[in-house]
Amino acid sequence: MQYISTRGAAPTLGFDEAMMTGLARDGGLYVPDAVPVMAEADIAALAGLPYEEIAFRVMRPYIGGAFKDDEFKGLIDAAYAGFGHAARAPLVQLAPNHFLLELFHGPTLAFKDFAMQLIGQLFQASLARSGRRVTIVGATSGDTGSAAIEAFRGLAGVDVVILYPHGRVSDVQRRQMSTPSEANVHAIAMDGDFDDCQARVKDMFNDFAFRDEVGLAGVNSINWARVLAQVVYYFSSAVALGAPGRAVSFTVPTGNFGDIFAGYIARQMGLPIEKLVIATNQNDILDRAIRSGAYVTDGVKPSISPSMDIQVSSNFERALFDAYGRDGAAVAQLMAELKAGGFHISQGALETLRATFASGRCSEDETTATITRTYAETGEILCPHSAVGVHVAEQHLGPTPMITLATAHPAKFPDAVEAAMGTRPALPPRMADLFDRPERITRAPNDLAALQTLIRERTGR
Ligand SMILES: Cc1ncc(COP(=O)(O)O)c(C=O)c1O
Ligand SMILES: N[C@@H](CCOP(=O)(O)O)C(=O)O
Repeated sequence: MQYISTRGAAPTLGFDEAMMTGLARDGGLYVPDAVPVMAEADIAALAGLPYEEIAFRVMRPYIGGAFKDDEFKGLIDAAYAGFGHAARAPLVQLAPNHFLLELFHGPTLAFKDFAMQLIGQLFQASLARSGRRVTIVGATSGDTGSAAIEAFRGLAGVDVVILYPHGRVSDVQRRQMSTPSEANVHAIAMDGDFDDCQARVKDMFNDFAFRDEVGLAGVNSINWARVLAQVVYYFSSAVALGAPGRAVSFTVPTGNFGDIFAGYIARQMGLPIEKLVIATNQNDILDRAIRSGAYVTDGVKPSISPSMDIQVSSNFERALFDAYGRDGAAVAQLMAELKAGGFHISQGALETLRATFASGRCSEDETTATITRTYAETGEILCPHSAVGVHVAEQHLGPTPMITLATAHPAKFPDAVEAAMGTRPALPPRMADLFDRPERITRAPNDLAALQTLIRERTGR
């Protein structure tokens, strides 16, 4: 399998190189040149298997010769060994036809751990082989950063620098990034919002001299390996509810479009997914785009689901690439228009997107009310992002079973949960001392040159 850029003008790469490269050199995102389709019998055979075995079977066709089968299996086992639930991604029933996929049993209590724990293993194996040293620079609205720092802390050959928007992540998220003491991890509180952080990371990738000088690598969902690892839980959950004999739909709390794009890949691979419902908070650019065709940014509004406070949704580019018939030049043109504020999706591309994706938006009050009501009716405590998903899913329930992704543990967002329920959810015992640990944070302006200087200083490169 080879990987091509969504902008059509970067070198084609194998899995290992695409993973280590992150953003393509033409500014695009890597995608497989062709998505492998799984036979119905092979999907049916996943039923009842351990999560790790499902992961191996689903991801194996994508990695080519990058890892031998036994090595790959070992890395998958190591990635999920630290999860706090034997099923890794358990399903809970909320209503007769509505299920919640709990993705928050990993070490940092968010769905990011599914991909980041695996990428940590894959990077380590790949770097040990090549003897290379890399500098991972990532942007976060809270969860990617903590998951990346947890996965890479103390690893040889890797420095990790995470930019997060100052004052716009929860205290738990910030402390997960700022309290690890290993010298190779660096949390940077940047002025601006998440879109600014993500834009500066992309600027660094597009500065080839800097990129090569520090050995830049990325673990945001610009990295194909991130998306790939997230495809697995679409299979594990759908099969648990009767796929391939029975179709399911998913509702996905969405910001950067990486998680729902993994669902799109699962659908392309043959998993019978009827609809993928994009659930946004008040930063509703994706909902507006699916409804009207206009993808126009209007500034990030801070919300009680801060990890989804995103307007420039990176992976939407991957969906547009397919919707425009894999025309890289057309995508490059749209992305140039986005820099100036937005673009209109062509009617043909919009219809293609709507054949797979539906969408909905959840206001701040609806988020709070959903946490309150879901707890009263089911006993399930939702984080505010998962509540956005549940609210939107409820507008799309029908005869097909709906699976809503619960993307974070409620204890990561205790203020929002307390406002809805009157009680603060407790952190798991292994994190009980999080608020006693000393923090290490660097403040930085939203300025490319200043950030690059800081990164050189911190990594000694
Ligand atoms: C808790 C939580 N929910 C949902 C999302 C949105 O996921 P995505 O950016 O993949 O759309 C994020 C951030 O990515 C998150 O951290
Ligand atoms: N919500 C994310 C934003 C970054 O998304 P990514 O999936 O592209 O890494 C976060 O928590 O940081």
